[in-house]
Amino acid sequence: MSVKLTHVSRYYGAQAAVDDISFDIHPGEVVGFLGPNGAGKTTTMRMITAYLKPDSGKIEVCGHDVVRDSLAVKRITGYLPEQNPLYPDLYVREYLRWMADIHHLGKRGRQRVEEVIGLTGLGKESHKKIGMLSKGYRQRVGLAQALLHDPEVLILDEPTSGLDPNQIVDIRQLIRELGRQKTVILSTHILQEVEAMCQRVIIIHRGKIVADGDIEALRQQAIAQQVLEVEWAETLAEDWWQDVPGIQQARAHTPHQWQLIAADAEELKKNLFRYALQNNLNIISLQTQMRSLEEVFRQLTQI
Ligand SMILES: Nc1ncnc2c1ncn2[C@@H]1O[C@H](COP(=O)(O)OP(=O)(O)OP(=O)(O)O)[C@@H](O)[C@H]1O
Repeated sequence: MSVKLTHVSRYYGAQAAVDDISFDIHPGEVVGFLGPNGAGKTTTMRMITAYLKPDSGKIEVCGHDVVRDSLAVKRITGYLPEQNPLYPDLYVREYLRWMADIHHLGKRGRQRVEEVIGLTGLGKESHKKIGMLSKGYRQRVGLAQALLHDPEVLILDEPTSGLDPNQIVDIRQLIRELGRQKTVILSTHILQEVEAMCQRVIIIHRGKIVADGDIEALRQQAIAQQVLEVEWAETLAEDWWQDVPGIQQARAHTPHQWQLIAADAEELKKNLFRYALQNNLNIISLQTQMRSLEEVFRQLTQI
């Protein structure tokens, strides 16, 4: 197992930023850690990279405990933090050589710096000061430093945030390539980001894991459920839908307009008309929609 979390929690005061989460990530997986703002993504990533201690539970990275063996964990993980702490007055090469020294790369350091400059497409900008670079190139410098010591596991916190669409395409491509050799966990609050780069998604909401699985399986699950939008002439009670067979979930847009989720929309339509007749109610409109992955994500992470 590359990364293993077992019942991990982390509190800030009374607030549980991460609340009893467990998951295993296998070598070579590229996993999207998806959740809205404040879900607990950064807190989790900082604990995996041994920069923050869990209050309870256990985290292992390639078999090393992040609390007892934090140095070993730092040696085998590369971390791109959300706020990439770069030094604007240093030249790109100078900064990377300095980081190589911190990683004790010794004589190998200079050659490795040139390798990561090539790998991250920094060649043309490598003679500049970091402060002169565009945000996209600064992000590449961050990635280059995360890769310097050739880590087995890469932890990337919102790697494309603030980049323009062209830069996003380039960085995504780079991460996909890195994912061929390394275990990658990347956080984002954008579903498309996960779809573009990952095979698996872990969705976190208010510190808890609300979904974990293969993207394709989640998509199939989304398609298997159908959504009906029904509008009634009358105002209905909050729990009216519990008397109608086949409704898995219901949500009121207004007391007249409801969104219903069912496995079999055609069967549910018949049941709805029967319910309307028996209760002397009138359906104004009824529409069926396929559920998208986006809707599944929104439903799982609604406040
Ligand atoms: N140092 C801190 N002190 C107090 N509360 C914190 C601290 N760091 C994070 N939190 C709180 O913990 C919760 C989880 O924050 P975290 O940064 O892990 O979320 P996130 O999913 O990374 O969010 P975002 O996508 O906005 O970066 C939030 O409610 C946040 O306000």
